[in-house]
Parts: sequence; C-alpha cells; structure tokens
Amino acid sequence: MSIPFLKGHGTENDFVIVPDPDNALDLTPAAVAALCDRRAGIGADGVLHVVRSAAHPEAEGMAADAEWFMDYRNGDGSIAEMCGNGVRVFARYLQHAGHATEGDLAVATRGGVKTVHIAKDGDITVGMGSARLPEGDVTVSVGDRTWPARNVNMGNPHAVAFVEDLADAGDLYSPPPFSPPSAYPEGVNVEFVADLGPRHVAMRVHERGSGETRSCGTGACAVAVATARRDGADPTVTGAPATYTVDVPGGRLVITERPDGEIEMTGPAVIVATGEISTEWLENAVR
Ligand SMILES: N[C@@H](CCC[C@H](N)C(=O)O)C(=O)O
Repeated sequence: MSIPFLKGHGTENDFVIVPDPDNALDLTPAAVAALCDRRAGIGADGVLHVVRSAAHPEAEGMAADAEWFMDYRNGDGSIAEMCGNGVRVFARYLQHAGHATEGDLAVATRGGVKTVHIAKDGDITVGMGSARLPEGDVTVSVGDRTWPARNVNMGNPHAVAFVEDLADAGDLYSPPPFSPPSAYPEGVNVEFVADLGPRHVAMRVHERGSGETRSCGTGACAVAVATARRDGADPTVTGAPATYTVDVPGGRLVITERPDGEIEMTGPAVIVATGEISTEWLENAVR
C-alpha cells in the first residue's frame, strides 16, 4: 500500500505535497515530522496537505470562495497560519494536476482565502493580505549579540532584525532567543536583514517549527514592510506603492505593498518529483 506524494519548492523552501482531496489521511504531527526528516524520510521544510475545502473542518466555511485548502504543516509537525512559498507551490501543484490553469485562482489557508495569479512566464504572484505591525520593543539575540527587532504579523508572527552582515546571525541551528518572552507566546519566525542597495535587501531566516530554511515567503513580506517603514515609506499614507527585492539564500522574491495595504509577493514555484510513500514505512516511523 502506498500514498502518492510530490516534492516541490519555492526559492528552495521545500515541501512534501500530499494530495488528499477527501481528507481521508490521518496526517499526525509525527507522520509529518517523519516525512520531513532529511535522512530517514523524504526531507522537506514542511508538508502541503492538499484537501478540498469542503472536506476539512477548518476550511469548510471558505469552500464557496476557494475549492482547495492548503493544510500547511511545519517540518516538526506543528501547524502554522500561513506559508507564502507554500501557497505558490500549492498553486503549481493544482496546475500540474489539472485542477487549475494559468490566471487567477483562490486558495483557502488558515490565514484566509488568498488570491494567486499563475503567470504565463512561470512566476506566481500571491495576494498576501496586509501586515500588522504590533507596537512594542522586541530584541533578538545570537550568542552575545542582541538587535532590536520589528514585530510584523503576516498572519503568522515575525521578528525582523537589521544587521550589518548576514553572517552576524551565526549558524542559526537553534531558535534565536527573543525578549521579552511574552512577545511571542506561540513562537516566532526570525529574519535577519542586510541592505544591498535601494529597495533591495538580503535576508536569512530561522523558521518556527522548521529551523533555518533557504527562504520564507511570509518572512520576505515582513522584511519588505519593516524595511519600508525604516526607510520612511508607508504606501497607506503616501499613496505610492513600494516594491522591494528580497534576496534569500534560495533565490529572489519581489514584494509590493500597495496603497490599500495589500501585499503582493512574486516568485517561482517548482514541482521536482512525484512518488509513492510506503504506508508500511510511515506506520513504523510514527510508532
Ligand atoms: N516557509 C513559510 C512559513 C511557514 C510557517 C512558519 N514556519 C511559521 O511557523 O509561522 C513561508 O514561506 O511563508
């Protein structure tokens, strides 16, 4: 017995894609962690569980607006509200499977319904919603160094710290401690950002539930907004859109914040493989 899967990535933020239209699989946190294990499993930063919205209790209320629900899980099995690279790869899967064509598509996520545009040239643009910038002084640390961080919520929480050099972030094996501890009761994704030029930055990220990844779409949006505010740009005040290019270790994302506050993210999404998961292996792996 086996379960079909695909492997995909968006700027090298990689995912095991598990099509399960009727929500028939019991995809426990342990099963997700086993699938994402890079040595004993398939290996990925997270899982995209592809379910019809009408078949999932968290998404049935969105079924009238979006046929498909992205049930995203982090590599450790935890649940997150949103995954920006994941939603592009999810759309690419729907196109690959014949459930979607070039043009606009609505995808249900825990962060609400997202509008995705699959362009002819291959890139995918996602309407990510608007950022919330909760007030409050937050710091993040690596070793004996500490930086102030901007608190940005893209549906999921981010702490954005500006550094001189991305190497300042160290090896990022473990989550960078933040202060005050009450700032992020549910944990946080931490982005370190260095300037490359006008409206052009580079970032590294330690993702909640996945460790250092080669890219984070919601993180790149948080970085673009934090950098814009640092630069004195607020499209909702000036009426002028602000576009930032965000280089990540795995590629490049282009982020535009519009005068209405809506953030659009454009980047690639690739399906690299299809295969079968052995159910015997998965059952043993979660014992
Ligand atoms: N890689 C994702 C973000 C995934 C969720 C994050 N780790 C969290 O727990 O909030 C992206 O591309 O946005």
